[in-house]
Formats: sequence, structure tokens, C-alpha cells
Amino acid sequence: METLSKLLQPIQKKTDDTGNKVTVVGVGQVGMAAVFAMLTQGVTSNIALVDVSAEKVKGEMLDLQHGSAFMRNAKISASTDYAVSAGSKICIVTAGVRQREGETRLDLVQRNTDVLKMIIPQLLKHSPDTILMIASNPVDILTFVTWKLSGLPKQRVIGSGTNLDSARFRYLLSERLGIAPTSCHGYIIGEHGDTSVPVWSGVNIAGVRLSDLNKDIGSACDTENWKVVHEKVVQSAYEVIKLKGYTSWAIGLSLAQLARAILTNAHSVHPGEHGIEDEAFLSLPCVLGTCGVYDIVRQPLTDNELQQLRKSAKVMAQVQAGIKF
Ligand SMILES: NC(=O)c1ccc[n+]([C@@H]2O[C@H](COP(=O)([O-])OP(=O)(O)OC[C@H]3O[C@@H](n4cnc5c(N)ncnc54)[C@H](O)[C@@H]3O)[C@@H](O)[C@H]2O)c1
Ligand SMILES: O=C1N[C@](c2ccsc2)(c2cccc(Nc3ccc(F)cc3)n2)CC(O)=C1Sc1ccccc1Cl
Repeated sequence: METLSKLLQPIQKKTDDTGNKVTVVGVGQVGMAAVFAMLTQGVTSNIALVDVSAEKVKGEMLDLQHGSAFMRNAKISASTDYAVSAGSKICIVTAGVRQREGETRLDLVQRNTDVLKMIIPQLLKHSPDTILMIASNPVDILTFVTWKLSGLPKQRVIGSGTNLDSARFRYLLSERLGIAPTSCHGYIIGEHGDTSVPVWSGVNIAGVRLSDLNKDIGSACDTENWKVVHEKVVQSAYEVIKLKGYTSWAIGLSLAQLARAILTNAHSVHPGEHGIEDEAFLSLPCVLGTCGVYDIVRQPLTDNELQQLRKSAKVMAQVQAGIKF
């Protein structure tokens, strides 16, 4: 009798279906930061990695597998073949090509659209009931492209949107207030990146709105210049790029948080991309759970905030009109 037979008395056949499988497409800086966050935080115990680089995807799988003793019975698979993604509850897309020197936004959008044309149909072939989560940039437009390519209802196509923007905003608020970021509540909405919109009227600590304490907060006439907190959200992105060449840990953690909300049917509120009207995918506070977006929180917005959102939607619509599907 073999050692194994001497060791174990089989009771029933083991299955690999953990019910919380997540596929990550693109094992670059963002993708692997998200994978590492999900595995070490116990968001999922079943990860599939997909990339065009066979060596890179196998190397990342092996390196993670070697850390299995420090995880919770994690199953880590990897391939350039999308069959490895079969049965995924969530497919996170971080694949993409980087902006070339002097490249226009539309050119980058078209190159990344061509990348998504290869990825999205393959993901849905193997996981027809999945939730698609997009992080690749420009994330607002590529979330729209993914929705178009997928044919899925909007509620199952979620962009990371201003999740990272809001996280940086809360960190910077916490630094100024001396309170933990988890207790500093505030949302950045609209278009991810340079033109995001901070909702100052909603910033609160334990329900105490800063706008009730300083009616000018975030405006140009605010003598305390709180608007610099939002300005630093943008500046810090460029600072990290200048210092390390890319960003990874914060966006990886933010993707893991969104994945956890979906896998645990949390019905928690997160800044996330959702198709709001016509063809505009902008970030608003979304209630997330098993089947994606359940509700959008109706935040009272000032005329100026609404005007900024409409301006973003118009710019995005112009770029989207130029995309060749
Ligand atoms: N939404 C956000 O807040 C946010 C923040 C940071 C970065 N990003 C974006 O995330 C994306 C990834 O950034 P990164 O630093 O990880 O880039 P990266 O270059 O390190 O990784 C990209 C990976 O995608 C893979 N890839 C390329 N084409 C592919 C295809 N057709 N199929 C499968 N895999 C493919 C590459 O091999 C590479 O491993 C970029 O678009 C970046 O702008 C978004
Ligand atoms: O932290 C980042 N890093 C990136 C990055 C990561 C690897 S190379 C560049 C970054 C940093 C700075 C600018 C910038 N601009 C950009 C615009 C459109 C694109 F299609 C791609 C990138 N992108 C990608 C990105 O989206 C972020 S968040 C971010 C960016 C700008 C302003 C505010 C925030 Cl919260």
C-alpha cells in the first residue's frame, strides 16, 4: 500500500470549486498588488492569473505558490489560455499598454480597446456569470468599452473609478485631522484622475460634516485652503510615478476591497464606476454585492459639482465617439 493510502482514508472526492474564484488579467504591478492583497487578506482562496507573457505569468504563480504555507489553503493557477479563468465570480482586468511619450489619450484608448477586444470575449466564454472589474486606464472610458464589448448589464461591469482617488483623499484628510483614515469619511466622484470631483459637503467625522464647521470648505474663498487636500490627491499620483515609476500598493488594496464587497455580498458603499446616463461611466458611491452594483447613493451635489460631472461626461463622450470597436 502506498504511503498516501496508508495516510488517508478517502471519504469523498475533493473539488477545486471554492465559490470565490477571482481571475486577474495582467500580472503587472497593479495586477499582482491586487492578487497579493486578496490572498493575504483572505478575500479569496482561488486565484487565476492570465497574461500574454507565459514566463511572467508562470513566474508569478510559482512565487505565490511558494508562499502558500502563509495563506489559507490558496489555489493559484496561471496561464496564457483563458480556460484557466473558468468559473470566476470576478474577473479583474489590469492588462493594458502604457501611454507612450506624447501619445494622445484617444490613441491610448484605441490601443487599450484593441487589447480589451481580445480579453473580454475570452473571459465571458469561460465565466458567463462573472462580474467584470476594470482598472486599466483610462479607466472610465475602458469601463464603457468593456460594457460595450461584453453585452452585460451595466450593474455587472464595474470600474475601479475614483476608488483610489477617494482612498488617497481619506488618507490626506486623516493626516490633516490626526484621525485614522478609516474614520475620515469622504468621496471623490466623477472621472478618475486629474479631473475628479471631491464632494466636500459629504466629508464627515462621526457624522460631523466639516462643511457645517467651515461653510467655505473646499472652495476658493476658504481661508483654511482645504481644497489643497484634493489637489494633493492628484499631485501624489505624479509624485509616486516620479519616485518609483508606477503605482501599485494602494490600487491593489482598493481592488481587493471592491472584490471583498462583491464576494461577501457586503452591500457596502464604495466609490466605483457605473453607467450613469447614456454612455457615461462615471464614479458615484455604489452599493456593492454578489451581483455587482445594487444601488447608487443619491448624494446632494452643488451646482458646481454637477457642472464638473457634466463636463467630464461630455469629454468622455467625445473620446468614446472616436473609438473603433
Ligand atoms: N484605475 C486606477 O486607479 C489605476 C491606478 C494605477 C494604474 N492603473 C492602470 O492599470 C494598468 C496596469 O498598470 P501596471 O502598472 O500594472 O502595468 P504593467 O505594464 O506593469 O502591467 C500590465 C500587464 O498587462 C499585460 N498585458 C498586456 N497586454 C495584455 C493582453 N492583451 N492580455 C493579457 N495581458 C496583457 C502585460 O504583459 C503586463 O504584465 C495601466 O493601465 C495603469 O494606468 C490604474
Ligand atoms: O496613481 C496613478 N498612477 C498612474 C500610472 C500608473 C502607472 S503609469 C501611470 C498615473 C499617475 C499619474 C498620472 C496618470 N495619468 C494617466 C492618465 C490616463 C491614462 F490612460 C493613464 C495614466 N496616471 C495611473 C493612475 O490612474 C493613477 S491614479 C491617479 C492619476 C492621476 C490623478 C489622480 C489619481 Cl488618483
